[in-house]
Amino acid sequence: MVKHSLRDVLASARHKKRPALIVDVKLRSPRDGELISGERLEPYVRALEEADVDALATPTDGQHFGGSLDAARRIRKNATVPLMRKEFFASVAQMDESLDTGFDAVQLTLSTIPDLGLVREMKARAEVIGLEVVVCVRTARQLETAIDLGAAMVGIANRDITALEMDDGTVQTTEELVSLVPADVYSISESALLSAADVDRVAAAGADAMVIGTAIAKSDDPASMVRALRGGA
Ligand SMILES: O=C(O)c1ccccc1NCC(=O)[C@H](O)[C@H](O)COP(=O)(O)O
Repeated sequence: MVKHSLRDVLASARHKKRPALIVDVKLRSPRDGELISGERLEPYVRALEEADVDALATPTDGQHFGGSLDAARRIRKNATVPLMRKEFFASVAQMDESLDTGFDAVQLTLSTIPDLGLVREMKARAEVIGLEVVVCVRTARQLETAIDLGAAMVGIANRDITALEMDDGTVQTTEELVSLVPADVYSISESALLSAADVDRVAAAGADAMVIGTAIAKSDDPASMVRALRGGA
């Protein structure tokens, strides 16, 4: 299998001084209900690819986000760009499961994995088997922890995942934290980006990438939105 590197995508975006666009293929959201129906999944992913999306992510949690490993395999089959798994990870074995499913990267979210020993073990296992790791943070303190863990890529969560995204997050969180990210670590602004103005704000703040799910899934023309957001930043 060809390995697609999310880190390479972020390095290239930094070089071009334009944040990479990672689309979160999120089948449902706790806030908005169904976003992508089962029959729309393949055409949706193909449209994103044709619009030159930089990378994809998908939550495999079924209970709140409507995801599954089966849906992830269908996404993998229809996409050549790097694919990152989001999940309420609870075991090291899920790293191997992620690789076997076809993921290139996993996101370890400090708010949902309070046991730092477990985060360390997951990160170590992921790296041994060739998965890339994004450590996702919500506060300056968590960012320090991510740096101590040796994270090469950090996600900055604009919304609180422990509130299942029911909070009114804004890109202000990214604006506050991104300048604290060391120069040799890549930063990704995640969630609550709704408009070109939000994209401009995270670009101006200096983020290397952004994750957008809901706004693109709800758009009448997701491919045009991807092109506009990539070109507009
Ligand atoms: O962040 C996580 O660790 C996570 C774990 C399990 C399910 C979902 C998770 N995150 C959700 C998201 O990251 C957002 O859906 C994504 O950033 C897109 O946000 P939005 O553009 O606001 O739909």
